[in-house]
Amino acid sequence: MDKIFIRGLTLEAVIGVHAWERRLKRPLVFDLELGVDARAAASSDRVRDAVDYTAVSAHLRRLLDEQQPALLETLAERIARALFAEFAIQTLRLAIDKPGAVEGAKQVGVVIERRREDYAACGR
Ligand SMILES: Nc1nc2c(c(=O)[nH]1)N=C([C@H](O)[C@@H](O)CO)CN2
Repeated sequence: MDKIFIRGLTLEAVIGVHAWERRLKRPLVFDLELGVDARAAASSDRVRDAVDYTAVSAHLRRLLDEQQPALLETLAERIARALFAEFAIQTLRLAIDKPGAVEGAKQVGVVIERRREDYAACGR
């Protein structure tokens, strides 16, 4: 499967299980790997035939403005559902890193992997 990737995308979000965390935005770092069929875009050389990584990034930014979940797992699942509904992707691997969440840890976060079949009602 062909892949489109976005790595190290840092976006601000309100997230966390504690009240003090929810008083301000903090950075989250996103890595995405999107399974696509890149042949139509390769053949036409038009971005409208591609899964546009600029559009995916903008979609993610908008979602974060609308969502304020407690858990990274909740955020990851909502992002997955939104991306399958909006873009012609077949698979998704999404990692969200929450810098500074655990003292002494280099990185902490979640990774989810989904296939389109997991969301049968999403179409496309
Ligand atoms: N599996 C998870 N564990 C924890 C999360 C989370 O989102 N998923 N969040 C927190 C707190 O918000 C933490 O980041 C700050 O205390 C703790 N554990």
